[in-house]
Amino acid sequence: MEVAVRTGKARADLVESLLLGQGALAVTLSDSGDQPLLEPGVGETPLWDDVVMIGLFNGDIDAQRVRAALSLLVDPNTVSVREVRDQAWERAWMDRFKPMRFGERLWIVPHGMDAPEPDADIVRLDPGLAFGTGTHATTRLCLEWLDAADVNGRDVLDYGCGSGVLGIAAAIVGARHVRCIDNDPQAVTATADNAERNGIADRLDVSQGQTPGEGQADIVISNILAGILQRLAPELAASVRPGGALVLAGVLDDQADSVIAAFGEHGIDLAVANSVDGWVRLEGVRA
Ligand SMILES: C[S@@+](CC[C@H](N)C(=O)[O-])C[C@H]1O[C@@H](n2cnc3c(N)ncnc32)[C@H](O)[C@@H]1O
Repeated sequence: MEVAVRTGKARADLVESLLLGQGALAVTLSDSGDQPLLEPGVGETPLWDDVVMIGLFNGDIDAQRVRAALSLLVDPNTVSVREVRDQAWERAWMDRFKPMRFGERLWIVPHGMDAPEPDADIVRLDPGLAFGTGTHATTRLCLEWLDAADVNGRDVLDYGCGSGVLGIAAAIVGARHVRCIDNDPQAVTATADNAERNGIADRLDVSQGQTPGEGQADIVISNILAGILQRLAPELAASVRPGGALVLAGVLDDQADSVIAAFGEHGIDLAVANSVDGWVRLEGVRA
């Protein structure tokens, strides 16, 4: 049985505890489709005010009892209960996660699935804990750039690597060496695992960090949020070798001008090169 509760973000923890207390085997939080808000003082981190908490229970629960318990916390009209078919959940994502193509030749293909074309550039990736399976518009914008660009023999920095998808793709399309950095330890582990599984670990270094650090690359690619990119503009711009390329994503249409202005002050004239679902890709060359 699935019990879904639409509630405010502030109540999410309480609802989660209550669902677990009632015997939920798992609780998931997802956005309920309202508009992201900007949290004052935390840059441009989008937060959703309304969320949906979903508790999954064994089929034999007493739904009335769970509803009654929830009514202490939330309006009973926001609670819905439905039966869900039993299935092999750990395999279920595979039905939805199909090979995806980016540009001409670059593909993301889950492990165990056949290569879509004999001469495709294939990144093998499964959904995991870190961001970056190719399904998000911002990742797509970067992967399409990597497919079209001349990456052969270049040094690449993937800043905010998540699953490592961009850095691994860069290695697969011919980068000489890739440096991946993320501030989330889970992303560092995921990137190392994914690099190993794609057979390119000898050309990719991954580390945990809050800034790009020392060193320069021919190509710097970074898919983070606009506020963070702006804040890191001096360090990110400095990490691009003169004549090298900077590619940024994670920026919404109406944020592009301020990101462009921030990097302009550090010697890189960025321009909007493409957009998908309101997200833009910014590209520029360091003078
Ligand atoms: C939107 S995800 C992008 C993941 C992947 N590169 C992609 O394109 O799908 C952004 C990543 O940046 C990381 N991140 C956010 N702020 C960061 C910072 N200040 N320094 C390093 N990494 C950061 C997050 O942990 C997350 O993994």
